[in-house]
Amino acid sequence: MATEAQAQWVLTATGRSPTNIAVIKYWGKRDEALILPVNDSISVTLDPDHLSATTTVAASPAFPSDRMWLNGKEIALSGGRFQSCLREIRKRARDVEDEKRGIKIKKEDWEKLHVHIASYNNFPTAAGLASSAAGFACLVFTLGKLMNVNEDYGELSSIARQGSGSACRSIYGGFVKWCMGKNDDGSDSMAVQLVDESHWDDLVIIIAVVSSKQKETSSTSGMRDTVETSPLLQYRAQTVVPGRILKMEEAIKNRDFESFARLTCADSNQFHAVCLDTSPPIFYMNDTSHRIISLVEKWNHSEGTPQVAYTFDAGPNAVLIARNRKTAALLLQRLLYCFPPQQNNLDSYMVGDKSILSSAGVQSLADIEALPPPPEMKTPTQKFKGDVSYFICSRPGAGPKVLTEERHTLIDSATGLAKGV
Ligand SMILES: Nc1ncnc2c1ncn2[C@@H]1O[C@H](COP(=O)(O)OP(=O)(O)OP(=O)(O)O)[C@@H](O)[C@H]1O
Ligand SMILES: C[C@@](O)(CCOP(=O)(O)OP(=O)(O)O)CC(=O)O
Repeated sequence: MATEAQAQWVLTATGRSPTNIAVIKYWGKRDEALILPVNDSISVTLDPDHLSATTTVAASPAFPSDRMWLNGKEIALSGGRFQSCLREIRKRARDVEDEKRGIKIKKEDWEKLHVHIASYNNFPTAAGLASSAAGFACLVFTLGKLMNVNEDYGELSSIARQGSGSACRSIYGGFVKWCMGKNDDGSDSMAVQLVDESHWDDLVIIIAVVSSKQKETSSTSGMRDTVETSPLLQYRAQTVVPGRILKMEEAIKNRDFESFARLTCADSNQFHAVCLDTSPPIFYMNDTSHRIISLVEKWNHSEGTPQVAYTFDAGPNAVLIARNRKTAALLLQRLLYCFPPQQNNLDSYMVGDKSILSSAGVQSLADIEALPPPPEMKTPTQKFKGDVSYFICSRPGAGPKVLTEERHTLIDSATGLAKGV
């Protein structure tokens, strides 16, 4: 442990973790406390440049308690999920030595050292864009680095799972499967990487942010109600999902977009069907979500083979996966035709990979006005100005990584407090 002379040191680590979007959904727990699911799920990790959490964790003998700041505001760490992650990571902490600064922390010291945590999401929090997935994966990954925990990613994913189920999949890049496991203690419920982000890198992901307000029913309480009341969930978990998981793994391995898209859309629709089968029913999608489904379905049908897959989590935002950039550009033309921006600023209407706009031949608001109606839409197509808040263009991305540059550090190493608060 630190000597008197060293008592004021603050040791920090900073990491960045991506979010992920499920193509075979997790919905329903068989154990609420350990966060054990009723079925396997599969997701694609999104490029962290566009959607990620950045977290700095700090330890110091000068800290009297554990504290956390999220997006600049202090939040309570007393919740069971944060406590589970902290407890499980501390159990696995090992000796740490920083010779230059004369810091020596023994394995057993970690139980007594308090931590400060500061995290920032580069996208809206609690808006159905899986901030909890990026956030808990980042917390566990970064604490693991600070405390020199063995780099067993399976084990890290099973700790992140105890923060938020979907977080276990954000420990890896590319396509990831969360194996539900069988053990009552959850020891075999963890994520595995199916393929890394380079395996299928021509996919382009466009997210239509339909509403960035906080949603009415959280995933946690929504899925609890579904487990208690939906007869359809049993059928989904036991009969439908196991077959879909095998087919989805095959589709991903073979980069078979047609199967991938059919499975992705069907599974999103079934997830929303079990929400509707819940008592009282849960509605996550809204009219705009339904219009986007219809736009994609019509286009896919007219092409004879799927060009785009859609999937919706516990909110109205559409996640659209296009088979390649050319298809993504054609998709964007359709989306911009139907959902022109309310604001006079094209730049803020497309975030992430903005270059998709020029691929779609759109440089200005006048270009959006001039877009022809999609040919597959036979009846005069209505426009829904302002129904989409903005779009994010992304792609499959890499897993968590350590950030070493000082500018990324969110905790002031002199005060031990979150910067800028
Ligand atoms: N960067 C972060 N670090 C740690 N925890 C976070 C972070 N971001 C979000 N969280 C936790 O996740 C909670 C939000 O999760 P919630 O499930 O409500 O929304 P979401 O994950 O954005 O949406 P969804 O899971 O439906 O896609 C926050 O209240 C906070 O507890
Ligand atoms: C619809 C989903 O996004 C549900 C995610 O649920 P959470 O992981 O947010 O729920 P908790 O485990 O209770 O924290 C589907 C998915 O990501 O697989």
